[in-house]
Amino acid sequence: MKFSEQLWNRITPIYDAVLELPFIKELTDGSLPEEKFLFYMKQDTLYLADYSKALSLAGIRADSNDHTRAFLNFATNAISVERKLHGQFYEQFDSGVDIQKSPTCFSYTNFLLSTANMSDNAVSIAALLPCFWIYREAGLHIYENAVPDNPYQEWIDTYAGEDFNESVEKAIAITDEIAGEEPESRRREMMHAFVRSSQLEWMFWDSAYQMEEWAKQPKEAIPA
Ligand SMILES: Cc1ncc(CO)c(N)n1
Ligand SMILES: Cc1ncsc1CCO
Repeated sequence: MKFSEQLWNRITPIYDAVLELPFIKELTDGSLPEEKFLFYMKQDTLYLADYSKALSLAGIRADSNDHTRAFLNFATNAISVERKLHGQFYEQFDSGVDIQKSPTCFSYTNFLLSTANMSDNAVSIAALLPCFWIYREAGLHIYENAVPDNPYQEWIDTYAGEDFNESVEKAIAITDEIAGEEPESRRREMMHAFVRSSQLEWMFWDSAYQMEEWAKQPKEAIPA
């Protein structure tokens, strides 16, 4: 069995739980409140900025030209998606980004950036993979079940589209290629990183639905 198949098998329960999230169900049937979607979009803008840096680092640290080109390409694509998709929704909802990372967004981006900086590059690539893979699977699932005239169709089409699919296939193929060159202990680390990011994907949507805030603290304890 391919290493990528082992990865996906391991997170099947997390993926199934993603499809049960109210955020995903209401995105699919179009009933998701705008304020929750907007909260998600703003957090995702902050997320994608760091995500593209983590992708770039994985590209710089890769040991073949082909992998470097692929990951730098993913990095610029992520910025393009952010510009195109998010810009449009902010205009539509008449708002901008004026907020801090939520606790979950903070956890996820810090995990990706610290892994990209401090872990073996194979582990970093495994940590980056759920962002591609879960979005493609969730995107296709939503696309197939979405109501007509869904207000979030643009978002759905992006992740269910062929351009995105090509990137996902490439990222999976690279992961299999490098996993094949690694010892078993490293593959275990890759698996752990993949599972952790998958959990954080679930949490990201859940936290958007909850419009998650930082725990209340005494005012004087919060830096200005
Ligand atoms: C949180 C998150 N994960 C993955 C993607 C897609 O790569 C995204 N836009 N946001
Ligand atoms: C992973 C990812 N997410 C949004 S764009 C992108 C890279 C696609 O090339």
